[in-house]
Amino acid sequence: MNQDTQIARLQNVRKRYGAVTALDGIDLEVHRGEVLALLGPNGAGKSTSIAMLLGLQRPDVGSATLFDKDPQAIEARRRIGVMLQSATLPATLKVGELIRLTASYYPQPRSLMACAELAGVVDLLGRQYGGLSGGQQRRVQFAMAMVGGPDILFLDEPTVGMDIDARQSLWAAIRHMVSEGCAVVLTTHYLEEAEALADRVCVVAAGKVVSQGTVDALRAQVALRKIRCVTSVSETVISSWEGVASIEIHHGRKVIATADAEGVVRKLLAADYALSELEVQRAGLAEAFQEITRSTDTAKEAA
Ligand SMILES: Nc1ncnc2c1ncn2[C@@H]1O[C@H](COP(=O)(O)OP(=O)(O)OP(=O)(O)O)[C@@H](O)[C@H]1O
Repeated sequence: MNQDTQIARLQNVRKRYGAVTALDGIDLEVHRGEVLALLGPNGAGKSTSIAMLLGLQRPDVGSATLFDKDPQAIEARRRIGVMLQSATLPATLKVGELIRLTASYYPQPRSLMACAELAGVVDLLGRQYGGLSGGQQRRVQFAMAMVGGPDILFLDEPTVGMDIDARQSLWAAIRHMVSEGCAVVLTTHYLEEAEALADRVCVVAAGKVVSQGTVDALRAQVALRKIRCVTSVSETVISSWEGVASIEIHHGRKVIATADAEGVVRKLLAADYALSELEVQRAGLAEAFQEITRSTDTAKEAA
């Protein structure tokens, strides 16, 4: 990726709130048309990073730019769409009114119907915002985020409170925006959301980016693989084998995490001729993420 495609950037940003260091020299870049997922534990600094890129907070040190401008510049603000974790919207306004009002701030907004269809809120247009369920309100907030036809969408935990169907349709709407060239910065605690959507993942911990890359590259950083099988070999025996990181039982199957899948499979087959339902998988993003933040914690404790 080169500088020409870069549309948002944090450079060595530090931010303290009293005694709390929220951002500790964070560097982040967002490129045109990409989906960047920010992952990290509670309090890692994901929302503060987004607030910096939006100009809602100012860095103590370092710089934040949006389309090469100050994030508060009106030219930059007209090109963004935002869905933050907490949105306080007037409860008595109807959904259609809210979307129309938001559209009026943008020079070339989408039509109300196109936007409502994409966000799945057509049947809610005449309803008062305050009477909607949490998941419905999130869909309306998404409609408001994209009605301006933004070049970049900031979505802070967009699918919290949504059921599986609503989540899937929001993912489809996000993919649609991306297919039109819109970049997306997404924070999420749902790893499957990052796996489903993100071109690139940044793992943030203690106000810094501790790892970044494609979902596959991040997974590859973790050598662990998971072996699942039905076997009579006991947990005690398996956990005594070299290279076995953990063993659990799920629905009658043993699930073994190991960096030496071949070696462990050989031992299993030698010990249990009747072993069945054998599967070997690479670690998912969840395991990779845990492993990366755990090794960061260990490094911090050692320092
Ligand atoms: N306005 C504020 N005043 C005081 N402390 C703040 C403020 N905003 C953020 N913080 C602190 O800064 C740190 C980073 O917070 P931030 O909300 O960015 O984390 P996050 O990664 O988004 O967490 P979560 O996953 O829980 O949303 C936390 O310790 C938080 O308590």
